[in-house]
Amino acid sequence: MAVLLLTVCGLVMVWCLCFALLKRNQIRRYLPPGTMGWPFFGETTEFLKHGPNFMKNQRARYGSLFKSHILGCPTVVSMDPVINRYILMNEGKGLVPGYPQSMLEILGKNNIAAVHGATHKYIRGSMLSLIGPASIRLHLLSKIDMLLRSYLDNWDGKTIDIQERTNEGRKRVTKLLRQIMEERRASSVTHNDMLDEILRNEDSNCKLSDVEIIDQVIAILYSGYETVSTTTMMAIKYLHDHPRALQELRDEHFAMRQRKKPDEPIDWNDYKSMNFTRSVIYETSRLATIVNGVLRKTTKDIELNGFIIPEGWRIYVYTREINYDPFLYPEPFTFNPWRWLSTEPHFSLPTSVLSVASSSGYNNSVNNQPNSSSTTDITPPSSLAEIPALPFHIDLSSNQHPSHHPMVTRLRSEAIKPRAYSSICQPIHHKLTDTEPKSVKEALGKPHWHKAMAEEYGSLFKSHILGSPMVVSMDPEINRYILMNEGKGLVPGYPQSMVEIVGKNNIAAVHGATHKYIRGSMLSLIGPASVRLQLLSKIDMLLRSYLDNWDGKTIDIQERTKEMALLTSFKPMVKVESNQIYETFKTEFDKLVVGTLSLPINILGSNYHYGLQGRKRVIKFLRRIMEERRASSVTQNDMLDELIGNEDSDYKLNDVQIIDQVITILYSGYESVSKTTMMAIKYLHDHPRALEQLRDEHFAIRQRKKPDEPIDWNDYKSMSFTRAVIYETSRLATIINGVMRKTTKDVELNGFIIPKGWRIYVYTREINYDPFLYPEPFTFNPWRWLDNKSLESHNYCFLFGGGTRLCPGKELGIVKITMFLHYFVTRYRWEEVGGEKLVQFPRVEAPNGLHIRVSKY
Ligand code: HEM
Repeated sequence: MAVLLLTVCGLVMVWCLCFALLKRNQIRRYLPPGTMGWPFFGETTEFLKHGPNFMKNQRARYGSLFKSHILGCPTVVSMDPVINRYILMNEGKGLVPGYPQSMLEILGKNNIAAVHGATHKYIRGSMLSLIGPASIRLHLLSKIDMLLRSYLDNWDGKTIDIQERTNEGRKRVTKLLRQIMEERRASSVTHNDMLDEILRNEDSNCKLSDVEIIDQVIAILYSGYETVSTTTMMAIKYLHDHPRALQELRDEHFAMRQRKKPDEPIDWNDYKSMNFTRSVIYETSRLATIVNGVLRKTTKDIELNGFIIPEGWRIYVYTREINYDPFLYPEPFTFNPWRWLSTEPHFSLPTSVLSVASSSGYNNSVNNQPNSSSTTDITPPSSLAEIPALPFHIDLSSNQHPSHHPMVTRLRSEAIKPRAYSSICQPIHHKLTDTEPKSVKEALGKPHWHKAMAEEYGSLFKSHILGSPMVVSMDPEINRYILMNEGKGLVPGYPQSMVEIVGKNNIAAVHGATHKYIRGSMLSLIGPASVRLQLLSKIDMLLRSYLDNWDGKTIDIQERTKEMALLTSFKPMVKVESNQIYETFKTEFDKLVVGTLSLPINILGSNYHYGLQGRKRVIKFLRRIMEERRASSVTQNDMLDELIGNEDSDYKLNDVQIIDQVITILYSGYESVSKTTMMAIKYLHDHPRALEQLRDEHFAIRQRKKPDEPIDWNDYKSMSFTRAVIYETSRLATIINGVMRKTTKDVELNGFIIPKGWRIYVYTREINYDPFLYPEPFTFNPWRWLDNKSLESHNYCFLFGGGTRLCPGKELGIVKITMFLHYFVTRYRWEEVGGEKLVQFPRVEAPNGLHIRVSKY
């Protein structure tokens, strides 16, 4: 019996052991690669001894997301900028601060870095009121001025340890805070800030115990202690080593002092005007890497880059290396404060360690002042943006969802990993011509060409397409850099056929000062102010009648949305009485559009020839109308009147420019608006819950109105779900694959030289399917744009282009689609005739039309 029992026990133990090992292996299988080192000690010794080199070695072996065991915890180290950004921006999703136990024990378990969720929000709000920008401006700046003025007295002739001195300076500031607390306790005056709240507010919802109060005060004192003192010390060192920088800094401060009496303190405006000083501080912080990274902890199993990080693991968001990325910071090991003083209005240094460590996500440093040159959001031509005639069609009807196309399925986050990152510290400059060129034939012959090329050569590769040597960039960071740095030898590079047909003065063909001028004129015509004050009501009126009498009909929604897009551009542009004139114009305009997407061979019968003919007739038509207008005293209250009439306008254009401007406006919003509308109808048809919510939104508005009352700006602005549907459609269908640029001089990109005159295809498609930015990226989920309001303006959202060429017609485009949907869904239901082919690449289109049966709702 005993033998039997022992055998059974043995078997159970073996089974348990096997099960545990199996389980462990299963977890391991999903963990990132890496080593865990010795039991208990892990790899702490190597980490502490070799620091950054340990990190680099591990990255070289395992990639930029690897596991380890440091400082007593199983840890995943992320050196990937995109993942780092994701972690910092997604605190709610199972990621909270994860500082070592030792730190929490000493600083207190209630300090701001140890709490999360609602408590963090509360403490942070209160803390901002105490040490945030408003408080600095109103209270702290003058006190700090006074303290440091006396602290720096009588240093003449002394030898000092600057490290000690800078620490002391910081100590004085902390002393100031203690002093304020005492004053508060002794006084009956209330200040309505966190300190008051934590000291005496008995009725507060979050009344803190004395222990908690002490933790908070210590956290405030601790957080800025080493950072401020080390940055100050290193700034003094760098300034000592770089006399030119020191001189410029001195000049800045002396200029200020000259405006002041000897003992007059520095005020907020003085402080805000110290641009060079601020740059010195940023550059010091970057070059010395005062903060190597931040720590997070998982509160549940989370997926990162295809790996599972188990609950309770630490994540070391290691941001140090991005500070030395030559792509973000050319000559990264040089102290160059001037790099932070951009003269480009749309340029600011990208989100990097400084901004990652101090201004991203929810746990950003509370007293980090916003950079004066804030990063512009991103987003401009639409149909101009398509690369014509690449036959990579995706057959939607053959039960292959567009997003399951193999080109799209490669979209794991590796695909969007900035290549710039991988070239850190090894900026090898070699001419692109060193690698094999790819021919047009090759490009056209392979359906998954982009994918294949990116896999073979990385996300920045060269080719030769459409008669021009071309670099294709599929790298989000490089794409962002190109869009944000038009001034630096990067201008639009649309095909010759487009430029010749839309006109040499069209906005996409000009740059520099001319672009600024033409863009100013365009914005005054179609920008948000104009949409609000003039265009919205015109579009409402046009679409209300355009959508009349569709009941019982079978229509081709592709054709109807095209007509809608042109009609809503043409009629507010040129008011003509007769429909006949519009129809004739439309025929010629259609030719023009076809011509822009062709090879520029001007022989009889070619699309290009056809397009040039269309352009000639469109010009003839416009010239005639312009002459009639000039001869008449009647005003038409349309955009053409505005263009030709206003002699005093800031943006007076000559006749050739006016014609190109009109054609550009009609052309740019044509395909983008029509295709987005068509695809929205398609997705809404396939997702009844979304359609229902959209209908509810529009019916709720109609109920507040008389039957024929038009939609006004407030109604439009309240249609948040509709806006979300439009963004989600634009993303999922990828109406714009990318934009084209051209180099006007040799340009360095990511360690490569792109020779002057080359085209760059800024291929932005793949970012639309990035699971980090858009979880379950192949699902039509408009709600994601409501849940995360910052999604419209994240750093890689290029749906409307970016930088100085951000789409000027963005709001107009959204208004048109919104108004179409409004009248369509409130009047009709529809079903697809079915079986029709829909291709998504290189352009979204239904080659045989997309037919739907419409009936009254
Ligand atoms: C859903 C609709 C739209 C989308 C998705 C869209 C998208 C874009 C994109 C991606 C660009 C950047 C091109 C580049 O950087 O080279 C752009 C530029 C531009 N878009 Fe749009 N667009 C839309 C609607 C419109 C409309 C309705 C108009 C005018 C009526 C318009 C006029 C322009 C113009 C003129 C530019 C060039 C701006 C410049 O070069 O400064 N767009 N658009």
